[in-house]
Amino acid sequence: MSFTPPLATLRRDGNAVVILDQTGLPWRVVERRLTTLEDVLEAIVAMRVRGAPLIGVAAAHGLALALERDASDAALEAAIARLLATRPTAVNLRLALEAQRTVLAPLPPSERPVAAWREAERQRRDDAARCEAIGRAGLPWIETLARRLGRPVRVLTHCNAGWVATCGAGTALSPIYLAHAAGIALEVFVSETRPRNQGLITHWELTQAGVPATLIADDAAGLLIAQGDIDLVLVGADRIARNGDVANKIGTYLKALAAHAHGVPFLVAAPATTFDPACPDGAAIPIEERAADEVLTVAGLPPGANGPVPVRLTPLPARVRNPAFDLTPARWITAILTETGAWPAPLAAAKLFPESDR
Ligand SMILES: CSC[C@H]1O[C@H](OP(=O)(O)O)[C@H](O)[C@@H]1O
Repeated sequence: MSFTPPLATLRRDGNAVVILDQTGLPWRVVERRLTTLEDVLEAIVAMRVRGAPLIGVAAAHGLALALERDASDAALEAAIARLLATRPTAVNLRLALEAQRTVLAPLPPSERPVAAWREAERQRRDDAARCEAIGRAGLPWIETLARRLGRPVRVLTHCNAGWVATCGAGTALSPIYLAHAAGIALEVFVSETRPRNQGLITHWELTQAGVPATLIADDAAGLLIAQGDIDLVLVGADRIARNGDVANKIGTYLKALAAHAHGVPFLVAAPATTFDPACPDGAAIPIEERAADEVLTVAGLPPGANGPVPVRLTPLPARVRNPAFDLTPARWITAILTETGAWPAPLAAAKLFPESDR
């Protein structure tokens, strides 16, 4: 039993990288060809590629593009620094670039471009394998609930942690796809995830795969949890600290709080590349602040338009805060699903990094 994503989120085409441009979703399925480091930087900052694992793999490919032009030591470090600065919270980006540096730095510049492409491809395949294993780690949780409840399992998810956000089946959605393939009846509640509305991508993914999905406004999640309409909350992560605290899309914290208050299991799904043993706890995780425009506008498809356009929500000048992530304490997390299994949050980092200093 497995799930094959219907499209590639990122692929190499000669000396270019072709991405599924997520800014068109869920209205338009459009690919974009990236041929320079600048193209990749723009794609990550503008969230044409997004999702913690995919950002890392995109950065690894961006480095290969950069080295095609200049593979000197200085250019290697400059490109890594520029890619690292694109998005601060998802640690996958740093790990992907550090893995590239480990491979590339000992090589003479002439050998670096080929090696960089090879390492980028290794990371792409590796992410797909990790997603599949996360699905297998999460499936028993859904199977058990289905058996116990004897009716469709109602899962709440937030943001987009599906195939669109990775190079494989996704993280949080991977167990859902496997459960659906196994014939387990599910209903997935998807919060829209303002300001960027990544929930719309999740709703699109699930609907395309034939998984029953119900879109809700972000603030509806508390009521559904409180009145017993949710059996399981399942979300992704952008960085997980050594103690199991989780940084994920803004809005995750409130869902975890409600789940904790009402005894609903709260699972986080993430590969080892999302763990940061250098962060002792959530307070050490940098939280990305994004542009005010994301709050002041909403993207939609007016009749006759070629693609989504931003519509301004208020004519008034407005002070805005736009933190893109929040921190969920380990004590509210029932388990973290990783490629090595399901672990209590405080133990997860220890299981993945037994050698690290803690
Ligand atoms: C599969 S990880 C998905 C993760 O990435 C999202 O962040 P963003 O849309 O800002 O890249 C979000 O926090 C998801 O859980």
